[in-house]
Amino acid sequence: MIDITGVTKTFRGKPAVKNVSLSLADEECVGLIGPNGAGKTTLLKMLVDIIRADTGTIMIDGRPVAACKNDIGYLGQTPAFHGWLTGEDALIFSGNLSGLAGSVLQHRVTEVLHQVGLWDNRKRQVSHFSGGMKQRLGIAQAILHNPRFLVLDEPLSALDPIGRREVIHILTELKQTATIILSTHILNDAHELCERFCLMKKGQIIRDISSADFLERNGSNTIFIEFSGDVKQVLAHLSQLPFVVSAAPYERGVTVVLQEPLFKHQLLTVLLSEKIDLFKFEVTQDSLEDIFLKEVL
Ligand SMILES: Nc1ncnc2c1ncn2[C@@H]1O[C@H](COP(=O)(O)OP(=O)(O)OP(=O)(O)O)[C@@H](O)[C@H]1O
Repeated sequence: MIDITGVTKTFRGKPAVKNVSLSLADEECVGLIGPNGAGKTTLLKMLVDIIRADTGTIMIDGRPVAACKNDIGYLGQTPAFHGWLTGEDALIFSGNLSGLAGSVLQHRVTEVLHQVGLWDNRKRQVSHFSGGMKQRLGIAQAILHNPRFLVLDEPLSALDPIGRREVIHILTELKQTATIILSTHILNDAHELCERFCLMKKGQIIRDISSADFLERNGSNTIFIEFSGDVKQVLAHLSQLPFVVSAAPYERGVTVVLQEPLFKHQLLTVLLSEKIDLFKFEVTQDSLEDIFLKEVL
């Protein structure tokens, strides 16, 4: 378990991360979401002990993060490789730097090259790799020492749709066995992978919520229903319900505005218990990007 408590970091008098507290349970996959400059990279760098917090603590299973570096794999925002090395040699090089050697290292290199789908390209120079391949090599580097925690800074940015899909596939496999925190400013990316979102704005976490709850609470409170039967009678009934703000005919059905999006469950229960012959129950949902903009602006 990772525990971040009251962490603050200031650069030249300007706070980048302000009193952030956050806990990650084992095998959780958390998306740290926020616009440029929100403090995501700074928080992640403190989490992997590349930079030190001014105040606050970061503990892994009760031990300071500085003492647990072997438990963490990190993919920075712009992973850098020596372009003249082959993919395989780049991994051997970084494995050596992290203390792996000999047959253990060779075995792990073979394993991770297969895991990230670069085995067939292992003898190619990194300078000839595509952006997606480099990102996969970055992930291979991050998981080489078999860490329990993965800290990934914008792992999906700057990838074309194919590269993005490949990386999502790899991360989906990795999250079965590792705890992952990844940053992104693209909510759709986080939505594909993470069960939990932490929204960052101006150095603070302004929302910490499960992805299901986040979508639910930000869902629309307008429902469109179509049914066979007497529209007037149904309208009269709906208007009486305490959680319904309004109900009005619209095209071939009825538009119902609820007090809260969550009341859609009650609405459906009422419609079914009244044996109304429904053939459409449609929630008009904001896009994830709309929700994100509403939250962070
Ligand atoms: N080494 C540094 N020196 C000075 N200021 C810094 C440094 N690193 C980050 N900052 C500042 O801290 C703030 C947070 O930056 P950070 O990179 O953590 O944000 P971010 O959410 O990761 O943004 P992005 O998505 O653009 O990477 C910004 O105002 C940034 O300019």
